[in-house]
Amino acid sequence: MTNIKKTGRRTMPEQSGKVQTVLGLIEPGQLGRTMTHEHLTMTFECSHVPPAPGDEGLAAAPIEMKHLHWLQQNPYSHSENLLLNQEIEAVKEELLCYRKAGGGSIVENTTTGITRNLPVLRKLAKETGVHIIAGAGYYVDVTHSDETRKMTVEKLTDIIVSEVLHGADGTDIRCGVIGEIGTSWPITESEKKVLRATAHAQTQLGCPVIIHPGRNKAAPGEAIRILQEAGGNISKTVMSHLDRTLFDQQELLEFAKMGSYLEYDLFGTEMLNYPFNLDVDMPSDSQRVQALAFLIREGYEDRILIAHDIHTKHRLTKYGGHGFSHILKNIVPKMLSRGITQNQVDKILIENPKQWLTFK
Ligand SMILES: CC(=O)NCCS(=O)(=O)O
Repeated sequence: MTNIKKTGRRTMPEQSGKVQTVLGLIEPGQLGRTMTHEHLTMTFECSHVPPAPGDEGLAAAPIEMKHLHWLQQNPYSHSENLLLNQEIEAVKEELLCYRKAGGGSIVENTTTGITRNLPVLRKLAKETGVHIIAGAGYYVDVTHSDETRKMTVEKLTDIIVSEVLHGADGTDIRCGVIGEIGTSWPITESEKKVLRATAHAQTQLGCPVIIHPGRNKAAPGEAIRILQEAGGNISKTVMSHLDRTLFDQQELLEFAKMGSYLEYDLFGTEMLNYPFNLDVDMPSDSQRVQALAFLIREGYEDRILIAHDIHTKHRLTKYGGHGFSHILKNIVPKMLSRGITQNQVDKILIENPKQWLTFK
C-alpha cells in the first residue's frame, strides 16, 4: 500500500525527495557514481539486421575470438548476440568489478517490449551491492502489442503510474524512472500516446523520465515538444543517444536550449557502418569526449550524463567487450587529460544523476 502525503501543490508520493531502487527507497546521496543508461538483462530481437550475403555462416556461428571483429562491426546481425538475458552470471561478475572500480549505481533502461526482468534486477542488486533503478513504460512501436496500441492515453498513464507506485510485471518491484521510452522516426501514433502518458505520469509523480529518440536529427526536439505540450517536466527528462543523433554543434546547442539532460550513452561503441542509419558516422570515444568538452565550454555541465548502453552480449568483458567499468577506468582519465576538471567529472557522474533521479 503506497503512502501518499497531500500538499497544496500536488499529491506527493512517498518517493518525494528520494531515489527509488529495485530494493526500495534510498537517499540521493547514497547513489555515488551512476551510469544513467544501461541494460543488465534484455532481448533485442526487434532490431535484428539480416547479415550481408555471404555472412550467414558468421551470423549463426558461436561467439569466438576469431569472429570478434566481425561481431563488433555487425552486432545486430548475430541473433544470439541479441540475447543479453542469457548472461546473468557474467553481468553479475561485471557489476562486482564495477563496484570495485568505484561505481555505485546503474539505471536499467529495459522497458516493456525488450523483456524487462525485475526479479533478476532485484537479485543482482542484492548480490552485488550496486543500486539498480528500473525503468517503467514502453520501448519503440515495433514492440508494442495490439493491446498497447489500442490503449487510451489515460490507460497508459495508469499503467505507468502503477509501475512506479506499486510494481511492474505482476511483481511488487517498483520502477524508479519512466523509460527508456522508445520513439522511432517519424514518431508513430502509438509512440505519441505513450509520450503523452509519460508526461501525465511524470506530472503526478514528479519522477525522472528518459527518452530513446528516433535515428534522425529532428527526433530529439520532436519528442521533447510532445512531452512539453502534454505538461511534462523537461528539466527532469533525459534525451538519450545524442552521440548517434545530433552531430552539428549549432543544432546540438539549439536542442540543449530546450532544457533536457543531454546523454552521451554509447561509450565503447565504435563501428564503421551503423546499420540503423547508414548516413551516420558513429563517433569514436575520443569524439564523444570532445562533444562533452564542447558542451561544458558552452555552459551545460549541469545537464550532461554518460553511460555505455550495453544491450548485446559482445560488449561484456566475457566476450572481449569493454564492460560496465569502461567509463570509470578509461574514459574518466581521457576526460581529465582533455581539460575536463575532476569537479566537472564528478558533476557528470554523481551530481547530475542524483539531481535527475530524485523524485520532486
Ligand atoms: C537498447 C537501445 O535502444 N539501444 C540503442 C541502440 S541505438 O543504436 O543507439 O538506437
